[in-house]
Amino acid sequence: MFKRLVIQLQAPRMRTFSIATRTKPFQVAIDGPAASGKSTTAKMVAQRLGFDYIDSGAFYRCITLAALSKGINPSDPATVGQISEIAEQCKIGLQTVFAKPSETVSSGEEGVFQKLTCLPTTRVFLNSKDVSSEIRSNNVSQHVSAVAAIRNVREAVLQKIRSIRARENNNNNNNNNNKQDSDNTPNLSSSQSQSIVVSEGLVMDGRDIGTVILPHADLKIFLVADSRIRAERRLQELVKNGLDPTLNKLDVDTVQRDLQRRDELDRTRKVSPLRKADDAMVLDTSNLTIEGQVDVIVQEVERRRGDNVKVV
Ligand SMILES: Nc1ncnc2c1ncn2[C@@H]1O[C@H](COP(=O)(O)OP(=O)(O)O)[C@@H](O)[C@H]1O
Ligand SMILES: Nc1ccn([C@@H]2O[C@H](COP(=O)(O)OP(=O)(O)O)[C@@H](O)[C@H]2O)c(=O)n1
Repeated sequence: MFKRLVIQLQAPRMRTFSIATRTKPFQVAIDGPAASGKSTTAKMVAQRLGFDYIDSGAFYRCITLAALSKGINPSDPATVGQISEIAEQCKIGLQTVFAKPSETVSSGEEGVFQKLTCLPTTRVFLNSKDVSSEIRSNNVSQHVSAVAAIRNVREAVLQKIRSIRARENNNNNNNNNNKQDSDNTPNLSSSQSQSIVVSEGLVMDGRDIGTVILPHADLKIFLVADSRIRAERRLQELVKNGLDPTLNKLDVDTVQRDLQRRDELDRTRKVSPLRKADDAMVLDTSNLTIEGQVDVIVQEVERRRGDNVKVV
């Protein structure tokens, strides 16, 4: 009788999985409009499965931040050349620090327990500086779609992502435990605790992952959510990160308009527009919990990987 060989790993983030015969890492592409939950979901899926994670939007945000810090107005078409040059020259590094998948802690009141999910965090480095918070500012969000519509910028980002992938493959081939996404990303010991020698897969999120960056991804997800709900979630996130909505004249209506304007620019641009890949699964997160949407994707990965595992 054949039986699937199951390995129990010690690391808490990886409970059980089957040995896959595939040599190519399993690729998950997550695309969708702004604030539909892509990066939160992608990071958690990567954490649950022990995959690498690349946030492609962070590259466009870094280039936008670099342009704005030089006093360049990305919405002025005359600045396309300057921005393209910045995109080619700047160094961008990502580092995702995975947390324990979940833990149960006492909420303080005796006998009352609360399940806390620790979210992985991605640190983003622009020319060696940690810009993780700055790139999420409303000012960067206002201009990022104009930057992302520039052909040369997209080409430069593609090259940067390719070199990260090449370095990761090299690291894996060398059995190097340090996950280092870019030359200028410092080594953080916390990342080592989550490393497995050879990564089994990759999760990437953005707008053109399933259509352009990973057209042969093993699983493509198109995340959507009602635009009002997306705006409420995004505003809540900005407030959590220290933004004062009154001072910044931001309310749900304004955030919703900004998200819709950005989606429209992303959908209608000539180069790599936001579009659902023909073979993508649509997942509406409006009425889901974060854990719920992560579960759906993890189960789908496991189902599809199940078809490719070696049965011994
Ligand atoms: N199902 C959900 N329920 C509640 N909040 C969610 C859900 N999915 C995502 N969020 C929150 O919505 C915000 C936007 O999600 P994010 O992952 O940044 O979206 P995107 O990467 O698509 O812009 C984040 O604060 C995230 O925690
Ligand atoms: N693969 C990608 C990822 C992001 N982008 C651009 O970068 C912007 C910011 O992406 P993001 O994923 O950080 O944005 P949010 O959805 O988190 O608000 C998007 O609005 C797009 O203009 C892109 O064009 N292609």
